[in-house]
Amino acid sequence: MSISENLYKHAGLVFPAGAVVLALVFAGQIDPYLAFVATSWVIFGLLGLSLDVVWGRGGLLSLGQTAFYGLGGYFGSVVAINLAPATGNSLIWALPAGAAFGALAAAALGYVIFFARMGPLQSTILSYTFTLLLWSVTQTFKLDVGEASIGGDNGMSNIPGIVLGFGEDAEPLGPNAAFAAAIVIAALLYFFTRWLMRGTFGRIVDCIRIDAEKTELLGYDVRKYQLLNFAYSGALAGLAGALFGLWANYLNPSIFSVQEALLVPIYVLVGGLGTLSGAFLGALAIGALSFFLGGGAVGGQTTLILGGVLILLVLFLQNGILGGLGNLWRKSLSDPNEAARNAGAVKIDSTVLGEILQDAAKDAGPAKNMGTDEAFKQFGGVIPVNKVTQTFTPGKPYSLIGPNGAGKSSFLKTCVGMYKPEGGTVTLGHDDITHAPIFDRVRKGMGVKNQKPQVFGELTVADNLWTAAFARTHDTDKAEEVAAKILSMLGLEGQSGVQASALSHGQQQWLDIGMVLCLAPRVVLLDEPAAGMTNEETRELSSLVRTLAKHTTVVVVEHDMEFVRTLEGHVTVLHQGEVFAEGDIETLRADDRVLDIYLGRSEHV
Ligand SMILES: Nc1ncnc2c1ncn2[C@@H]1O[C@H](COP(=O)(O)OP(=O)(O)OP(=O)(O)O)[C@@H](O)[C@H]1O
Repeated sequence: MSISENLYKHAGLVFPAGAVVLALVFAGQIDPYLAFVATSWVIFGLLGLSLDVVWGRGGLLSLGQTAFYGLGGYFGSVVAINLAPATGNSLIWALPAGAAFGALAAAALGYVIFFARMGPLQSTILSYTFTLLLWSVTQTFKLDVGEASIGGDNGMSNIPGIVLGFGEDAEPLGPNAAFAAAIVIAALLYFFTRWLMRGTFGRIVDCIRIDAEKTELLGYDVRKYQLLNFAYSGALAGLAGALFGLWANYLNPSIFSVQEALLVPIYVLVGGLGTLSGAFLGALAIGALSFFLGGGAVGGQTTLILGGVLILLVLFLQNGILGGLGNLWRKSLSDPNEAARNAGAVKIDSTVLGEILQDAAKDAGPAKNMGTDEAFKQFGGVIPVNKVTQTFTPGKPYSLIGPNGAGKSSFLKTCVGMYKPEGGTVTLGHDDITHAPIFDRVRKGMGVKNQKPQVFGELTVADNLWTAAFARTHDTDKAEEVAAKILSMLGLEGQSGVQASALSHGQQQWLDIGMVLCLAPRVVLLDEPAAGMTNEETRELSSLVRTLAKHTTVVVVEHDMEFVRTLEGHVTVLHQGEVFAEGDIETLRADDRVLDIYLGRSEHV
């Protein structure tokens, strides 16, 4: 790896570290008033970071960050007013209290958003409403807590300054020292957040943003991760709010205002969505522009400047400053996706496949049966699954066929948990999974491949497989081992560092199948797996399915009759949501009743 490539890989560490050192040097030199104002830019950067965690990484545009910020500010300040006199130091009270309250508020709001499975727009609107609600309530909310007095629209004053020392003589820091302290606090939080987001937690959060359904189909409890990430972002915002309270010595309801709420996404967009450090750059850029061009007022961002910045952003810098620079830099580096062009058709290494299936049986136990008893699903007047009773066992593949709209996919989705049945039961092994969430079914041994390839396009091939393997093993090294084996089974070792989106459609299908195998599933459900595959790939797939069926239970929904014939398994014909006929494909093909439903005739039906 060249120096430039190495530097690019660690840019999020090296440049921010350099910027922190530089800022600390400046902090000692600059005019105290500028230091005082610049401290607020650092705090706004921290608030921007909290949004980038949940939006840039988690995929949810939250307009509730200022709500957590304000709540953290108020709560942290109340705690600091009452407890700081005992220690002198104000930070040790205000910051943890603000963070805890921010996290709690975000967890409460997140619970409603994620557990009600709200869509992105609904979630954004709800978070905005939450902020507005607080803005309105705090106008009249008055409460005395010990020495602290929350005074409605008069705000709350006598908040202690940023006091670093301890004891009775401890004094609030001067503007330059307070600026330096804010830089150190922000730097610590930035580097911790970066570490968190580059680790397993961040990987799963990224996967959820890219494809939440697929992430759950790997066995991850998506809502739990979304909630944790949101609560973490709330903690960051709450801590920033508490620091703001100490910096300003005063808080009022304007902290929850519409303008504040909309500024945060602008910081993130200007700096570069998803870059983490961009939030600080955005806050600095907007803050400095407003300060130097807008008359030097604290927080005096004029509408004109913001409007200008936004127009520039839309026209020239859609990825923000850091995103744009990153794209330019990447162009000068060797293309990591080059190897995708050299990849031929996937050819399964059957020896490695055999080993994988044996290992899976050792790790995950014997194959399981899957069954439905009178499963029933209805959409208004349409009944796509009408009291279907089926048992699937290992040994040979099961195929579900039937004309368009027969209910094949609906039946599969009912088994997977994507559709909740109104009647009947679904069992996996000895477990009744009728009402189990999807991730739980996967953990119990279900492996699902949907019709379209579902891979995490932004992640490399190796990382896609690792993420799937980690869902089962919960062990970094073991996951690497499993992923490497699947990679070699697929013959994609040369493409391990390639982004999955750069692979051809067929290769993505195989990668998806590889991810399912990483789960060591005891029951495999495949929805039209041969769709979009070449003849050669379809033959390869047929052989894989037959081998798989010797070790696990396999159910395939398929349109392609020729493919079904090559599977040499049991075939169920569905028609209007009901089991219409069963048997082997040759007998069914010769059955006039089956021909009639395919041809839309009623002669023998
Ligand atoms: N989410 C849904 N909401 C409303 N109706 C649905 C839903 N899913 C499926 N249906 C209806 O159920 C019926 C069966 O659809 P389904 O996709 O299960 O059939 P299929 O046999 O898989 O068809 P195809 O081969 O065309 O994919 C159709 O009439 C479809 O419109």
